[in-house]
Amino acid sequence: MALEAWLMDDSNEDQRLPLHPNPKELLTIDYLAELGVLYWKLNPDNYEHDSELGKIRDERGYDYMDMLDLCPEKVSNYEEKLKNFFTEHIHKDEEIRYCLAGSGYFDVRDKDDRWIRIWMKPGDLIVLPAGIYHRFTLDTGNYIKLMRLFVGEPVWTPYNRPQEEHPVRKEYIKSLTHKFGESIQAH
Ligand SMILES: CSCCC(=O)C(=O)O
Ligand SMILES: [Fe+2]
Repeated sequence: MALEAWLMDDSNEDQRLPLHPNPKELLTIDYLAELGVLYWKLNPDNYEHDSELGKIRDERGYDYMDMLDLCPEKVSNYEEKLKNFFTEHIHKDEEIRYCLAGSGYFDVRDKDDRWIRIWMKPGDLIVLPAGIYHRFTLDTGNYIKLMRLFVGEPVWTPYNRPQEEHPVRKEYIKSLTHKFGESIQAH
């Protein structure tokens, strides 16, 4: 199964629901790539010996790795963390997440500032570019196990919106402008 991603509807319903307009229109990997979001489908059962994962890590310099097993028993300040994950933010670096079990939603803003919901399931590896506004929520399954990758010593600091003057945000907007021309909105 390929990655499922869709434009979200504007309802204020439970964040853990899919929240897609009916009928659901799936977005393509190419559409995500235009926003700078990268995607691979890997075999999650084999992550410890996966040469494909090894190749991605080598090529992109992801020498740091840890696991985030998102359940109340294993994570301190569980509720607070979930709340922070769902607060719209950027980072100075890429956010790289590989789903090994469970599922959840990464929401990213598209070039017109609309929410795109990316449904992460076992085997899905995504890279969010530095400077993209995003957030994360569990889905109704209430559980996800993620591998986190990073180049060098990890820095997970979120910078909550608005960040229009942040150099990394400006750089990201510039990269979009190169792709889409001047039609994109600055927010
Ligand atoms: C659950 S990992 C994704 C949440 C997030 O955006 C972050 O950690 O910065
Ligand atoms: Fe983040």
